[in-house]
Amino acid sequence: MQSTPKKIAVTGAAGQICYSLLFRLANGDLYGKSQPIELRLLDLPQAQDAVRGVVMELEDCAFPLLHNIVMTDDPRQAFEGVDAAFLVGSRPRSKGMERRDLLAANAEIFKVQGRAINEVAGRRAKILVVGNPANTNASILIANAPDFNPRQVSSMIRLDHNRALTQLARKAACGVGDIDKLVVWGNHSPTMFADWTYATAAGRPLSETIADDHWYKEVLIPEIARRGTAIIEARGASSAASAANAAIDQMRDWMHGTDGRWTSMAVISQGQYGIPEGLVCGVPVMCEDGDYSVVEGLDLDGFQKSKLDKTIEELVGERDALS
Ligand SMILES: NC(=O)C1=CN([C@@H]2O[C@H](COP(=O)(O)OP(=O)(O)OC[C@H]3O[C@@H](n4cnc5c(N)ncnc54)[C@H](O)[C@@H]3O)[C@@H](O)[C@H]2O)C=CC1
Ligand SMILES: O=C([O-])CC(=O)C(=O)O
Repeated sequence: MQSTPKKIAVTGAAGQICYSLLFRLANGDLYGKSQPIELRLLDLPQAQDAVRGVVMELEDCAFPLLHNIVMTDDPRQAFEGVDAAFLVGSRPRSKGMERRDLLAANAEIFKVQGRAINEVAGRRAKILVVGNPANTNASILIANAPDFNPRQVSSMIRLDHNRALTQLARKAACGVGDIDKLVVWGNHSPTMFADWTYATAAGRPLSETIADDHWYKEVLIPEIARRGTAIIEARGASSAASAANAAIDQMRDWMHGTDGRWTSMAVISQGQYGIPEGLVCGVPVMCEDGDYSVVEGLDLDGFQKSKLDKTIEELVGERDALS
């Protein structure tokens, strides 16, 4: 007998990330090949025709695990009793819009969705915020969901982590799967800090294998920070398939564990590493039994501290711009 379908809400369902994400979810890439799912697709009223087209394509794939699809423009209907939610939909920056206006427009979306999650989502649901500015959107959501465990909310920093893994593996001529203990700290923005200090490949420190501090500081760190912009310039549109892939990677590791390995997640701070409480910030974590634990007690040198301070300062600025 098949188990009860897992209910997965996805917002921004008519958008380009979801055009990859939904098909991966329906294929069993999150819960595995024997777990049926129900998709709850949330988008704006004016996007419902486009969502209907995506639903027709999902149907035409005849995914055996996809038991039901719900289309809605009502967050409460989308989040009712869900097991997991990918919050992808957010407002892009339009002509003449300042960053502050963008923050405010998106804050409103995540306030409404936070309240709905607070009221109707399953108490053990995992909520992953992808829509930018992802970290601050997640903080807003948490602030508006006082009865929902803030540890059940994270924002996506995994795309940056995956981007850094590939560049490091290329430079060290090893497999991406050989690398452990890479950290991406901070905000999902150009201030993020891809940190190789603790990273190893097959047990050996990557900084020794690569032995090129100039490449690390002047090439790797800025390239990872600017990768999103480079993709927009090359493709004429922002990362979509790689963002969907990272969203599944982050959620899957959070649910199913990392087998003692580190990954990076943006989670609510409890003051570790001097990150102010309440900010949602990229940190090293390990996941086990459906929960994450922040890797604590790492010694940070002056360079690491200055990079971390800069990205924290930006997160504080985003928070203050909204208050
Ligand atoms: N955290 C990360 O690493 C990454 C984040 N992103 C961000 O993900 C977001 C989505 O990207 P795309 O799919 O390319 O954008 P898109 O513009 O193609 O799609 C966004 C969708 O969200 C919908 N939407 C807007 N407001 C909504 C609301 N209140 N409720 C439900 N749906 C709503 C729109 O109607 C649209 O269908 C953007 O903010 C983008 O910057 C993109 C790549 C990586
Ligand atoms: O830069 C953007 O707008 C899209 C994004 O977040 C990324 O690709 O990392």
